[in-house]
Amino acid sequence: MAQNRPCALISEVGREGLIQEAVDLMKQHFEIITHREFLQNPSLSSKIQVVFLWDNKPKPDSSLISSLPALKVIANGGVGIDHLDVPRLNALGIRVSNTPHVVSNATADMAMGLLLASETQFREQYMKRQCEMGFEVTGSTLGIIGMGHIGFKIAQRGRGFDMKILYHNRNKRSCEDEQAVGAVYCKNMEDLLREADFVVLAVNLTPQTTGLIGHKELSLMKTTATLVNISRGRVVDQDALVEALQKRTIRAAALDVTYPEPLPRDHPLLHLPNIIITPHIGTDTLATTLKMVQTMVDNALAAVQGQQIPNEVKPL
Ligand SMILES: O=CC(=O)O
Repeated sequence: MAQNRPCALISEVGREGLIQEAVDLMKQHFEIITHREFLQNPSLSSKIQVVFLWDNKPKPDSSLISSLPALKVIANGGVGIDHLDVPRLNALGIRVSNTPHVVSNATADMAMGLLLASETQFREQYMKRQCEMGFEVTGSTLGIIGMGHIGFKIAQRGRGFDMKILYHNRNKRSCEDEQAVGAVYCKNMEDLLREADFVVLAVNLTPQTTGLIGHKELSLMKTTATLVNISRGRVVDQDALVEALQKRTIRAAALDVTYPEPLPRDHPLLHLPNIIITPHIGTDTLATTLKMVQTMVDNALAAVQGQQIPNEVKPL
């Protein structure tokens, strides 16, 4: 059995890579080769059929891809695939998969955690008489931009806080979905921006959503509103955000994502009192990590067996 297992490349095990439990799951079906082992022994290249991509590592640049002639699939850990050029990979005969749905609960928890933490920060600063009082989350208005699986989970959580829920999305959700969370569709994003106390970004990064929130959008937000981003840093124009936070045209921001990641130490965002930044940890719970890895394994197995991949990413 062992010698028949297909080979898969990972970055590293441990602090800079995958946790051991994740690698153990992979090893049930694949012979695992770390990037370091691969660099030390390039003859392994003809055996590798899968790259398990975690935190965009091992970086699938053209030098890596061209050195893997047997590569069938890049199984990405995570739902966002903005770091991959899917059409180019497909043209080389390499398929791409991701892990949607399994990341949604942890990411939605993170959004609510950031939202609440940003208000906690105000209360703490108020105790030191350094800023105004906290803003009550319960009963406030939550504006969700991007009502996919994660956005919907955020709405469910907002409902638990008796929030009025507005959403903006390419497509209106079904009436049943809207009723389930009491969400109201804003076809026009500007209406949401004007009304929401908390604006949460849950869109994929695409050419259409790059810079979606810039000077104009921030200027439409209430001066008491907070921006929460758990999607991708590039959805927000960071220079515009710095200005809005410095001039207090919005109250605060709470970001799990920035560009670059991490931000350089002297980046102005890191030195503002009205911001919380976490280092892209939305999915970093043990349960979600293991579900993601199992999904990566299922996708990769289907690819090496020439079957339909459960979560194949198709070019837009
Ligand atoms: O960033 C996390 C993901 O893409 O799932």
